[in-house]
Amino acid sequence: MALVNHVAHKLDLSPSSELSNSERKYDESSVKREELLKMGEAKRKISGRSVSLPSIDILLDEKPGWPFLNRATLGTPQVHHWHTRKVSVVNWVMSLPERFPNNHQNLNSETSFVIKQLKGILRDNNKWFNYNVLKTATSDFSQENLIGKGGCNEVYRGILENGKGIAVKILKSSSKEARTDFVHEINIISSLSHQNISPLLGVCVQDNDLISVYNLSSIGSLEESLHGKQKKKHVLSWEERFKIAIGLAEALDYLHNQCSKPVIHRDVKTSNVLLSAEFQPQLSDFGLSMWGPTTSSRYSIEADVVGTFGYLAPEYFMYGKVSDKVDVYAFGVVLLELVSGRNPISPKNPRGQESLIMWAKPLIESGNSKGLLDPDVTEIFDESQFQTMVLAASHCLTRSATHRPNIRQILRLLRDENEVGKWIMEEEENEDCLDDEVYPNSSTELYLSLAMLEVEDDESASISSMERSNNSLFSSSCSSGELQA
Ligand SMILES: Nc1ncnc2c1ncn2[C@@H]1O[C@H](COP(=O)(O)OP(=O)(O)OP(=O)(O)O)[C@@H](O)[C@H]1O
Repeated sequence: MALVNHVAHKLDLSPSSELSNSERKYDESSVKREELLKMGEAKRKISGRSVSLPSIDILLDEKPGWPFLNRATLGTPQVHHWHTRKVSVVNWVMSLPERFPNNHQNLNSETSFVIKQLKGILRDNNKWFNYNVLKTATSDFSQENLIGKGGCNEVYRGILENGKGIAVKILKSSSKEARTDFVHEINIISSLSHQNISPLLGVCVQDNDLISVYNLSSIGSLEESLHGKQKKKHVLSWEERFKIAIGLAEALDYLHNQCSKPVIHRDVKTSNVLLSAEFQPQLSDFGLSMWGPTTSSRYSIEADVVGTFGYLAPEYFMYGKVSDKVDVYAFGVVLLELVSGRNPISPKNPRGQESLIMWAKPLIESGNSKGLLDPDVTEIFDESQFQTMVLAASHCLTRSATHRPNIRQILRLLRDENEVGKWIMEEEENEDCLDDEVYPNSSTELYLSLAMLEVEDDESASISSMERSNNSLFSSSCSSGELQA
């Protein structure tokens, strides 16, 4: 069943008679959406990783979106090992990226256009891979070397003849939109250079498949280390967790504040954080990233909401408002995952605790943040670092984007720089602040219900408990309740 219809059947979005005016305004848009869904007017639009409603004729601020979740499915890869010392100079030269792509046969005109665009982007770089080199490196793209699947791509592990490990990401039978997104991703990633960002090694186009090549992360993603197979081999120590938090914050600070053109990643999550052998994090997957606003406006409004449930900032999920603060919010969720070892959405948890945020909030508010600690962290650890990380997480998860700190402030907080304590006190003392973002209670319900629909497919979870839940996400220093009163 199409996701949108599935959702329409599951959710009760009828307006409540007790709603305030502002709540009613937003709730009416939900009703409008339900009507659209029921009338079958809502079409599914698949663009890369997003499923969203098309732009419909409602006020910009009320534009809802339908994020589409993707799940990595991990194989048990085996690598074809090369004996590096036996590589001839000719073979070694062959394994280097090409300066220009081959004369490709059988390419449709759209793919030829993509090559032209890529040549423009990578004109000064030696970043074209020969397809045969990638084929050999991945043992003919064997299933054993399939290490991950994204929304519409597959990731293979490979070893070049010079012994270098690579991750080969293939975007198959691409739509026009996916091709545009690919070029956009290459444009952004090739402009970046930071130790905590996975660098692009090169690209290749073969039979209309669009391929990008990256360094192979020896440990895999942070998601695997926290929640997956990798955890059985090595439980992340507190020190490693803290190092990962700082490294990821540095990557985001680079994107938001140090690039000549700011970049918003829009898909910060543990499966997009790769780990080196020394547990240095590298942010990856810029498939949803976009250039940040360069004008004085603080945010832009996007018709398509893309990203992953469990990490979506409320202003983005509800109204499509995108700013660097959406990455800060997602980073807060990653911090909670690092602290607790829990998944952002866990359908098997008791009712009301399925969302990591909803589980964590009462613990933090009651001063029992120690209860957040992952029971797998058994060594003696730095308690002040722990408290700092919890504090940083709760600030990142401030519901109002206006009052949510930027990543530079969060980084300073994590590094324990004094001025941040002062800033936090000022924020807390600021009783008169006005929140420009209010959310109906039903927004939380809608969000979690949609999130649960995705996990339901995988884990046969029921959303009934979420439909009954009235809990809300972290509130801002000026809660919507205060504003509406
Ligand atoms: N450079 C890499 N080294 C090692 N493993 C990688 C690398 N890049 C990706 N992977 C693995 O492949 C998986 C899929 O990656 P990909 O970026 O395509 O999708 P994703 O982030 O999991 O999902 P989505 O496309 O929905 O964002 C990752 O979760 C990771 O496990």
